Amino acid sequence: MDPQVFVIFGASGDLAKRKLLPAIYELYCSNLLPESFAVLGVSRTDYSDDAFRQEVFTDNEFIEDSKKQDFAQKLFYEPIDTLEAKDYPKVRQRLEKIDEQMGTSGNYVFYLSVPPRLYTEIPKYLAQEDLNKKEGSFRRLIIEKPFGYDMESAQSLNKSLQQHFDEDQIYRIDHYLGKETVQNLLVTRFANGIFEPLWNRNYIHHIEITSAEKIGVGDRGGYYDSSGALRDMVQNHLLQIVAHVAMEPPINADAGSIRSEKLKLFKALRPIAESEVEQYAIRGQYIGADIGGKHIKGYREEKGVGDDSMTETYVALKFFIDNWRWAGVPFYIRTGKHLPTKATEVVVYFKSPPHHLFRSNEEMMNMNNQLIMRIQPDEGLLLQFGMKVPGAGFNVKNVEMDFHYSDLTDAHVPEAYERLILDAMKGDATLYARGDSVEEAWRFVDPILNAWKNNPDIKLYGYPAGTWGPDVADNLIEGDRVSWRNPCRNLTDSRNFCEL
Ligand SMILES: NC(=O)C1=CN([C@@H]2O[C@H](COP(=O)(O)OP(=O)(O)OC[C@H]3O[C@@H](n4cnc5c(N)ncnc54)[C@H](OP(=O)(O)O)[C@@H]3O)[C@@H](O)[C@H]2O)C=CC1
Ligand SMILES: O=C1O[C@H](COP(=O)(O)O)[C@@H](O)[C@H](O)[C@H]1O
Repeated sequence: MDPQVFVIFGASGDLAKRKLLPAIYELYCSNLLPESFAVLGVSRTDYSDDAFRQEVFTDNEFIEDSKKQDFAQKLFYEPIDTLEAKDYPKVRQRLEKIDEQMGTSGNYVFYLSVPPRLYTEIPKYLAQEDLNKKEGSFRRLIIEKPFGYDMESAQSLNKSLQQHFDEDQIYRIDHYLGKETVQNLLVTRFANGIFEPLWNRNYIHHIEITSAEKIGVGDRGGYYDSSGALRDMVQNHLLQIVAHVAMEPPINADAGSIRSEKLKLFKALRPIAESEVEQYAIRGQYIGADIGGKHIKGYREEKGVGDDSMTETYVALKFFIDNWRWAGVPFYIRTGKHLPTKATEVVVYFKSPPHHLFRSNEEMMNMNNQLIMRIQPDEGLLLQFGMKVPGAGFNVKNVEMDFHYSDLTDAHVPEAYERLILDAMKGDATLYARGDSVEEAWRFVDPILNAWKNNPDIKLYGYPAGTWGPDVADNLIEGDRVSWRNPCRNLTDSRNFCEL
């Protein structure tokens, strides 16, 4: 890999400390960083290089003593106010010095881990110092989420960034794309002869995607209250999962081919008209509850949240994809905070056989084959199908074949941020969102946001913390005997996994 400096704007912040610096350290321990490499932290807090190094090490148990000193020598810090153009020459001069000292050749990756209002400012000031482009060196810009607040703001952010950086220099983070199991959705579909032939409207009844979180908003209430579950999780992470599950096979596994197929898929999402939002979208907000002798605060009691907040902490949607493959197949997605467990999974429900031979068995008649792709935790694949119960007659029972990713390897499975940072350092944008796709995802989400904003009669359902969200979300799912899968239970194992 080419020598380079990884510049973190917002190096004193939460994300840098909890995710970015630990990820870079892991890459260092795995010998994946180039020999000539440095990190330059930039934010207002007045650290010296040494104080920054101390800060990185003190809070983070991840630092192993043996490697710590070597790694620390690669960390530098420059305090500036990123809103002040006059501070940027300091960044340029510091980078030139690091190049001399560390041999980093003028190659820079800028990571914006700062409040979103700075996303347009920092690139502009970097360009004023000619830090955006240089003949013979590379300059890249990584942008954290949220990428825009709606379609219009996303378009204007794209336009602003593209004034100073070319699209192929811009890396829009969606950390779900860095998850091994999200990438594995593509491998499951396109590396196996058995799944892809069935992967269409002829054999699939419906698809369900759940991303449940056990935690509430914690101390991020200030940010979350102006966002809500639809912007925070659906517009980005869940729609990316939908794209992996539903897109057409790309002609190649390269960035351009995969990202173009995703764009086509996003374009095919049938928008939910504002007038239909009540029918196709359920929003909820957690209310206080006692769980296991402990009181869990309601959302409106969280720090930074107004006591009349209408922000949704839960959302469930039903929608369709208007293309040849998926015509008529309902997709259901849901996400929420303070649900019974943390689990992200995709459930593919196959159609029943056309004729029921074994009518005597109620259980089997009511069951579709299901393929459950567990994104997290306990990453893996679970297939449910019917088998004959030994003995007289044809009694059929549903059984499961269960693959756990942990059985595949003892090797270190990289954290999402490790993978994404490494890819940006190598110049591989495959696992980053492209500007046009982000705008298309907003196009799908905008009418729902508008309906909620413009129509106060659309209900915001309260749900007690620790439950599966508003009961009415069950009514979204079509069909008599079908409901959301409970990720806490498997068919052949009566344990409640949420209680473990
Ligand atoms: N934390 C998380 O888990 C996640 C965060 N994100 C995104 O990452 C970004 C950073 O989030 P997070 O780390 O939580 O936020 P924090 O508030 O913890 O950190 C913000 C950082 O920006 C710096 N900053 C703020 N204003 C200025 C300024 N005018 N000049 C220079 N530096 C400034 C702060 O440093 P200082 O005060 O020293 O200037 C601090 O280092 C946000 O866009 C967020 O949406 C995305 C996903 C998850
Ligand atoms: O981006 C975000 O994601 C996290 C959930 O991420 P996960 O990897 O733990 O599934 C979510 O808690 C947060 O609100 C959101 O901003």
